[in-house]
Amino acid sequence: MINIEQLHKRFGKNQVLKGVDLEITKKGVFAILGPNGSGKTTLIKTILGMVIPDKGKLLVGGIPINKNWKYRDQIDYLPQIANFPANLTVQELIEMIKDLRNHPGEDKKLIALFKLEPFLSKKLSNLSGGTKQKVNLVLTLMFDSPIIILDEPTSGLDPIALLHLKALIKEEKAKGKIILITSHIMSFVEEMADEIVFLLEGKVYFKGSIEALKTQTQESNFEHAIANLLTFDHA
Ligand SMILES: Nc1ncnc2c1ncn2[C@@H]1O[C@H](COP(=O)(O)OP(=O)(O)OP(=O)(O)O)[C@@H](O)[C@H]1O
Repeated sequence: MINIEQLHKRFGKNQVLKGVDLEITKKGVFAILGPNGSGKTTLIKTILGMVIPDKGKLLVGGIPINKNWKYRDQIDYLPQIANFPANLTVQELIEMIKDLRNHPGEDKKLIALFKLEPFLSKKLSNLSGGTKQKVNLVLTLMFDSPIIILDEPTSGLDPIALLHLKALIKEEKAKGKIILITSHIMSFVEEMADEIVFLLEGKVYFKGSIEALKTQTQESNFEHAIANLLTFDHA
């Protein structure tokens, strides 16, 4: 459960979040969408406690996050850009993250799924972008936390890996988890999301199902419905 009330965040003169209200009380996949720079990553990082808001309330699992950092244990997070020491091998990194999270982690199944065995002894600096992303997905999904946050999870993935990712997300959703995803790939969002949370001008401009979005915008095509949100009243 995530409750956000009147969240404000400014970087210098740039007021990014201008009163975000968002309640996520049911399980499912929630796509956080919005144009470049609309504050999607900032909102995610605020939920994770990595960005401190200037104003507003933020509760995870009913507990204000500034009073209890332990809540982060409940969240598995895939960052948009993961910066790990380049001279670590994949295996060392996996062990390091298990140690840091103080949790055994189910990495074997995911390593096999993404066919990462040949890369385990390779240094991160020697991996391709897509292989790095597969490793990052293992690091994120090997724990079994009730909330999963994926920032641009499809980035660099080949079609087979993308199919695996979609199946994994569906599996995690079936376990009753809350899954927040940002993505600029609308076909991926349309296939995966139960609800759209659309950020515009520092606020939640639309929250609801894809069907509701299509009805509101009078567009039968999802991509056009999103484009309509961007242009309608805002051209
Ligand atoms: N640490 C920071 N310091 C200064 N400005 C920042 C910082 N983090 C984000 N910003 C600014 O906040 C705004 C929102 O950035 P954010 O990364 O949250 O957007 P986004 O919606 O995730 O964008 P994208 O779709 O391009 O990934 C941008 O103008 C960005 O430059």
